Amino acid sequence: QVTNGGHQDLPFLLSFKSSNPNNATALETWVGPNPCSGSWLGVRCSRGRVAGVFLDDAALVGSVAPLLALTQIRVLAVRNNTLSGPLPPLNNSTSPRLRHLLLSHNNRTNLTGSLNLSLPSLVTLRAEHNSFSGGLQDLRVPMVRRFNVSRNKLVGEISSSLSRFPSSSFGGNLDLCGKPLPRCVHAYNNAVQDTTPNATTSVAQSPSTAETNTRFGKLGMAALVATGIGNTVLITVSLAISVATFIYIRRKLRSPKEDAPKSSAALVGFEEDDKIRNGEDKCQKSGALVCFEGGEELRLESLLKASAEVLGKGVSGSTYKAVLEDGIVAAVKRLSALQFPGRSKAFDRHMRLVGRLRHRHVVSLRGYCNSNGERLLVYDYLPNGSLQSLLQINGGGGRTRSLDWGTRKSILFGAAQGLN
Ligand SMILES: Nc1ncnc2c1ncn2[C@@H]1O[C@H](COP(=O)(O)OP(=O)(O)OP(=O)(O)O)[C@@H](O)[C@H]1O
Repeated sequence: QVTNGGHQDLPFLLSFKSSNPNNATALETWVGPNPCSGSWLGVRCSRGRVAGVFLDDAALVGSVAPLLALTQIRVLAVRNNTLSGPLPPLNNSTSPRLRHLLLSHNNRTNLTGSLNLSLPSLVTLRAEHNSFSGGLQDLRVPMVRRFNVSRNKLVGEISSSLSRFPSSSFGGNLDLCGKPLPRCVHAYNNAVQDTTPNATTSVAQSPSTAETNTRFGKLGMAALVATGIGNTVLITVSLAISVATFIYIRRKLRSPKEDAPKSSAALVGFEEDDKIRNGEDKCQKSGALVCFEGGEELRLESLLKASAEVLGKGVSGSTYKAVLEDGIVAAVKRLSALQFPGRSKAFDRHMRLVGRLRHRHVVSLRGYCNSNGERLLVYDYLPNGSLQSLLQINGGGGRTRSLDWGTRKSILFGAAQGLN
């Protein structure tokens, strides 16, 4: 693809590089006429054209738009940077091969504008923690399987094609509504607005209303009062019967197994149980890996094939950062067989409880594997390092020294504020 006029993708990559005035370290290798030479960090090519740009956590600034002008791109992963500006409208003619678009957590500067994507073959859209605005009506991604637009400034009704995703894919927006979030109220308001004038008109237009009122004699009033009392009694009795039936059915349905881990189950109140159960059911079918909400696409084979780097080691096992083929990054904890011998069912039971736990301050368990003595827990990967590494600085020679109390206090205070 290097023609007399140069490589076709070069202008877009250089334009992106030039929008990073401080020359982010990640882009230092972006030199020379051929981005497919193998030396450009984060750039992957197929048949001489740029097919992937993998620049998560690369301290990038500037606009993402030039990267979306790469016509043969399949994967764009630019999470956890400080990119800004709007996304250009994307469709089959601008981006015919785009399958995975990972833009989440550019939240210090924010990606903005509307999500105007009409991409029939897009499989992954991760756009959470940005400032995308407007409605979702221009988002047409029928094949998308991994989807998250939470914590943006989106408004309006969620289309039926997207309502199959859990509420966590949409939460934290300005004003989104409709399944799986609470119902939109505008339909009701409109109905009220529509009907109120009619109702008023119909009363005003009825010439016989006043006449009818005067016709009510004492007998009529007594009959009205009696009907009112009768209705009240009837409603009260029906309510009492309904409540009693509900309590009875609930007691009947509750199995002893569900009663046992009551304290843990109480923790699960963050999400509607039904949705989570549905998610689990979907996940059960994915082979040896049991997955939970948000981990539906995880496959043991692709996890085992993923490139892995050790993050650290604890008492119960080691944790790895795994980068899957499609650019998805996960933290995988491999439990030591010594620490967790036997008792497979108890382990499964425990994992199912932890897997239902969803809270913005708790890292989500997306899936686990418990077969052939191998126990793997798959979590979201959190890119910002540990609190310990924030509180310590490298003193050279591999030694670290603690920061002074003032700096520690401001870091801890910042972290605590983040928890509010
Ligand atoms: N989801 C994650 N994302 C990013 N880093 C993680 C994640 N989970 C763990 N780590 C990092 O991996 C390292 C080891 O984590 P791990 O959970 O194994 O430690 P631990 O809590 O001491 O383990 P244990 O409970 O077995 O004693 C830590 O430095 C931690 O910062």
